[in-house]
Amino acid sequence: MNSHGEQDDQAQLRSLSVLYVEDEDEIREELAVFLRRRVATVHLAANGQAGLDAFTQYQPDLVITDIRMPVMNGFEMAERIRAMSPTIPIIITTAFEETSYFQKAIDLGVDKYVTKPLNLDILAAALRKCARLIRAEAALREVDERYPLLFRPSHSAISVAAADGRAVETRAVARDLSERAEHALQLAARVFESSGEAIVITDPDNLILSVNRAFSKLTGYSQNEVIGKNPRLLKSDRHDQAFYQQLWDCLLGTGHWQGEIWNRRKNGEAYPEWLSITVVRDTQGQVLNYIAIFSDISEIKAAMQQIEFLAHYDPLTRLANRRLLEQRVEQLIALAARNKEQLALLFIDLDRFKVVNDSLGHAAGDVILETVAQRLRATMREVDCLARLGGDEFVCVLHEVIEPPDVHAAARRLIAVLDEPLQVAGHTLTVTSSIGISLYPGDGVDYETLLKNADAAMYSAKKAGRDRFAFFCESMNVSMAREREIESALRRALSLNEFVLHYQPQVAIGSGRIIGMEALLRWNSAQLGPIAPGAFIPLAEETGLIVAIGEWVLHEACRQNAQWQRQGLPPAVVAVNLSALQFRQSNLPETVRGALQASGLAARWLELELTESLIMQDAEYTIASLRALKEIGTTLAIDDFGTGYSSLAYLKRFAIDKLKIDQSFIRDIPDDDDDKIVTAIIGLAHALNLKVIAEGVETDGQLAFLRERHCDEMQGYLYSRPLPAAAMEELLKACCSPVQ
Ligand SMILES: Nc1nc2c(ncn2[C@@H]2O[C@H](COP(=O)(O)O[C@H]3[C@@H](O)[C@H](n4cnc5c(=O)[nH]c(N)nc54)O[C@@H]3COP(=O)(O)O)[C@@H](O)[C@H]2O)c(=O)[nH]1
Repeated sequence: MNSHGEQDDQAQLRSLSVLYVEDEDEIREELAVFLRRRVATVHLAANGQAGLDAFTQYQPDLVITDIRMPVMNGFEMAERIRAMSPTIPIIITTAFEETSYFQKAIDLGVDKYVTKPLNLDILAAALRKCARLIRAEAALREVDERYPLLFRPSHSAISVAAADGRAVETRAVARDLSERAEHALQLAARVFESSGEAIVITDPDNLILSVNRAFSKLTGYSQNEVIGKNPRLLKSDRHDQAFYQQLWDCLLGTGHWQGEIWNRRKNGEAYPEWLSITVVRDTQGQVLNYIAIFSDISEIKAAMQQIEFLAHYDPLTRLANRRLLEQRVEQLIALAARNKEQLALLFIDLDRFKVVNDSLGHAAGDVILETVAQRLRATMREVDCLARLGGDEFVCVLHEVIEPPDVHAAARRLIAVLDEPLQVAGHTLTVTSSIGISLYPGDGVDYETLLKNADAAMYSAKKAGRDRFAFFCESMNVSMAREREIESALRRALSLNEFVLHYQPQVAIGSGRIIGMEALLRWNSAQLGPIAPGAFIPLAEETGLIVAIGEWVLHEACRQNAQWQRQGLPPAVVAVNLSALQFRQSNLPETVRGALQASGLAARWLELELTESLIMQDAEYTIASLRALKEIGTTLAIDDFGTGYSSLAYLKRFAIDKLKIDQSFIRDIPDDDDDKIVTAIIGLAHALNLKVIAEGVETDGQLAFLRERHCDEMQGYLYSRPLPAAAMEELLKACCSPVQ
C-alpha cells in the first residue's frame, strides 16, 4: 500500500470505535493501551455475553475477540453479532491454530484471524486492513444508495495470519447478492439514465461501456461517440502526469478516488468537475468495472472565486480592499526590513466628496471613485500597491528603494492627476484630494501605525487648505486626537442641548438702525468647555452632522425672532448660515417651511446666507434651488463675497437679494487694492439691483469709507459683537441707537 493509503487508513482508524473482548485481564489491559493510541474509542468486555451486551449498547465499528472465554465463547458472540450487522469487520485473536477453528471463522465471515501470542505489528496491519474495508464499504454503500443494487460487489475475503506474519489461509467468503430482484435492476437502470450527475462505466481496461444522458449533456459527447474509448478523451491540459498517477494509485489501492479535476468538453471548453470513481471487483479481487460519477462545478467555483474576490477586493474599483492591503503591507514591511529599505504609505482622501455625492447622487459618486481609481492605477508603478479603504479613501504604498524625494515627486504627480476635471452626469467637476504620507521605518514599523500616521498627516493636509500633501510628524497625532475628541462630543451635543445661538446686529448705514441680525452658533460642551465655531463647524460638515445641527439653528433662529416680534420688539430679519451639505439636501425647502410654520415667523423675516464658493460649485443646480427657496418668501444673501469666483452671467440668474462683502477686504481698509475691490463690489451689487452689506467692520475709518461708497448695511465689532439672546433682546428694546 502506498503511504498515502496508509495515512488514510490511520486517519480512518482514529475515527473508529472498537469493541475488544478478552477474558484474560492482563492481555485485555495491555491491548487496550495499544488500541487507545490508534482508535477513537475502545469498549472492553471480559466474555462473549458481556461483549454482546456492549455491542448492542455501543454499536462499535469493529470487533476484536478471543475465542475461548467463559459464559459465551468468541464464535458464538461473533455469530450473533454477524446476524445483527452482516458487514462489521471482526478480528479473531486466539492461541489455537486448528483448521476447524479457521473453518468456523471463515463460515462466520471473520475478516482477520491473528494468532497468539499477539504480534502487535500484525495486529496493527489487521486493523488498517479493516479500516480500509470500512472505508470501501462506506463508498460502496454510497453508490448502492444512489443506484440501488447495480454496482454492488459481491465478495469479501478472510486472511489468516500467524504470529510470525506468515499467511495461514485466505478464502473468499461469498456475500452473494444474486437474490436481488430483476425489477430492482430495472429500477436501478432507470435511475442511472435519469441521474442529474454524469456516470461513466468502464471495463477493466478502462474502455467505456456505458454513459448516461447527463454525461452527454455535460461533455457534449453522445453515447456512440465514446463507447469503446478511454475516458482520457475528456482530458484537459491542466494536470500533470503525477496528478493522474496519484489518482490511479489511490483508486487501485483503496478502491475509491474522489476530488476536483479539470476536463474538456467536446467543444474544447475546459471545465472543473467533482469526480468520484469506484472500482468494482469480482470475488477474486479482479477489476470488473470502474464507475465514475461527476458533476460540473463551474458555477460553484465561479461563486467561490466571487467570494474570494469580494473578500479581498473592492468590487467598485477592483482595487485591493482594506484586508488585502493589510496583508500586502505586512509582506512589504518584512521585505523592506530584510533589504533595509524604506516604504512610503500615502493616504489619499478626496476633498468634499460627500458634498458631491450627496448633491449629484451615489451613481455620480461611484463614477468619480472609479475615475480616481483608474487615474491612480495609471499614475503608479505596477509594483506599487494600491487599495481603496472604503468611501473616498485610497492608499498607495511605494516600495523598493524609496527615498523622500521620490515620495515628494509621486505625491505631486498624484495631486496633479486627481486635480484634472472629470465629467460626471453631464457636469464637469474638479475633485481635489489631500494626501498624508508616513514612512517606514521612521513613522512606524507596522501596518496599523503607518496607516494611522498617514491618516493624521492627511488630516493636517486638509486643515492646511486641502488639495495638497503632508508628511507625518508626531504633533499631528496630538491635534488629531483633539479633533476626534471634539467629534465624539459633537455627536452628542444636540441631544444634550449644548448649542445656543448668539446674534450679531446688522445695521443700515444710512439710518444707523438695526435692520437685521446674523444668528451665529455657539457650543458649550459639558465635556470640553466652550468650543469655537471654527473648530467644530468644519468637523460637523465633514461628518454630515451639520444637516441636523443646521436644522436646529433654523428652528431656533425663527422661534427666537418670532418671539421677539410677539413681544412687540421692532421687527428685524434674522440671517441664518447654510452649509454646503445643507444646501444640497433636496428637502431643504421643506425644512425651511417647517421652521417658519413651527415658529409662526413670516418668511420675509428670514434671510438665508450661502457662501459664494458654494453657489458657484454647480451653478445650474444653484439656480433651481435658490428659486425654490425664494418661492417660500425668504431673502437670500451671498456670504463671503469676493473670495470665490463668481460669474456675472450666473449672478444675474441667481434669485438673490444681497451681497455680503467678505471681512478680509474690509479688514485692511484703507488699502489701495482692497479699497478698489470693495468699491467694485458695491458698484456691482447696485448695478444688479442688490443690497450690499459689509461684514467685519471694526473701525470708524472703515465705516466712513463704506458710507462714502454708499454701502447699504454693515455688521461688525464696531457696532456690536455677537450677543447672547438676552443681550440682543435688550439691544432691540433700546431700539436702534444710531451709528456714530
Ligand atoms: N453653517 C453654519 N455656519 C455657521 C453658523 N454659525 C457660525 N457659522 C460659521 O462659523 C464661522 C465662524 O463664525 P463665528 O466665529 O461666529 O464668527 C462670526 C463673527 O463672530 C465674526 N465677526 C463678525 N464681526 C466681526 C468683526 O468685526 N471682526 C472679526 N474679526 N470677526 C467678526 O465673523 C463670523 C461671521 O462670518 P459670516 O458667517 O461669514 O458672516 C463663520 O464662517 C460662520 O459663518 C451656523 O449656524 N451655521
